[in-house]
Amino acid sequence: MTYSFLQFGCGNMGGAMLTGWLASGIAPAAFTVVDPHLPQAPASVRLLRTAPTGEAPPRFVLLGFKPQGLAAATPAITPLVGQGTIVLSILAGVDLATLRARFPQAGAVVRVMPNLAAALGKSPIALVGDGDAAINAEVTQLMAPLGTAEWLSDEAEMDLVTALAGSGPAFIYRVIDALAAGAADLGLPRAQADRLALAMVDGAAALAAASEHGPGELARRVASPGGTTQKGLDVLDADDRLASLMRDTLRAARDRSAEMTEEARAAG
Ligand SMILES: NC(=O)C1=CN([C@@H]2O[C@H](COP(=O)(O)OP(=O)(O)OC[C@H]3O[C@@H](n4cnc5c(N)ncnc54)[C@H](OP(=O)(O)O)[C@@H]3O)[C@@H](O)[C@H]2O)C=CC1
Ligand SMILES: O=C(O)[C@@H]1CCC=N1
Repeated sequence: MTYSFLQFGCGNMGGAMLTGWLASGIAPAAFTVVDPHLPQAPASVRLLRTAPTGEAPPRFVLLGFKPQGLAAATPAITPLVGQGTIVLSILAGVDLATLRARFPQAGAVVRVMPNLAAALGKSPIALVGDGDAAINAEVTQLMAPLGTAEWLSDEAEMDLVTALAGSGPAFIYRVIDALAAGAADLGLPRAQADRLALAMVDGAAALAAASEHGPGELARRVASPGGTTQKGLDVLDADDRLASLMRDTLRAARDRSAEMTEEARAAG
């Protein structure tokens, strides 16, 4: 498949998506990246420091900068958005109404919430947009190399989905770090604890993804009655400890996304 694709911002997240697309075999020449300071783009990807002028609107424009940059970026992007352009936004908290007000001429605007595993084709990709079924199918196909597309039935879910699917890797990295730190506190050399914790999480996630059983049943299979695992699970489960920690974590991230929606609206 070939694409005419213009990407504004190629930092952590935009860079991960570009890596995922290129790894899937899409021709680098399909992409133009606009980023003021990116040291270099992948081979054969056109890199510009400012938006091109006098060019026909592409099929896709991806907004990949920080949400707070939208107002300043809009004037340069507007001439590059035509009726046949699908605007894809990974800007956390910026809702469809704000995007539509900025780019009224766009064929469709679609919010995309990936995470950094897009580089490996292993990201959940939450989607919500105002296009028709054909446009949604085209976007689903575009996202396929990055992971698993998941269309939301209601944009209101996006704040929570951002917390779970977008921010989620950071929470899991904290868990990996805490497991290793705990083992180090209890006596293992830290480097060895780091290796073991990471290998364990890698294998556990791969197994859960491949298994016909859910995580509850898998945990039960690890825990021999009267054995070591059950003693540990009892600590995690006491007073709803782990569940309430996760709920509070997601709530805080979700609420920040909702605040960012208001901030983006207020920016005009
Ligand atoms: N990081 C993540 O895991 C995720 C991030 N997101 C979303 O992705 C977006 C980007 O986040 P992230 O990649 O972490 O941020 P980064 O700061 O790593 O990347 C943003 C890039 O955009 C560049 N940039 C700034 N303004 C413009 C502009 N007007 N035109 C073109 N490029 C511009 C920045 O350059 P400079 O640094 O020089 O300003 C930078 O290189 C955010 O909106 C965030 O909400 C969504 C899901 C996950
Ligand atoms: O932290 C953030 O705001 C962005 C959105 C999801 C992941 N990173």
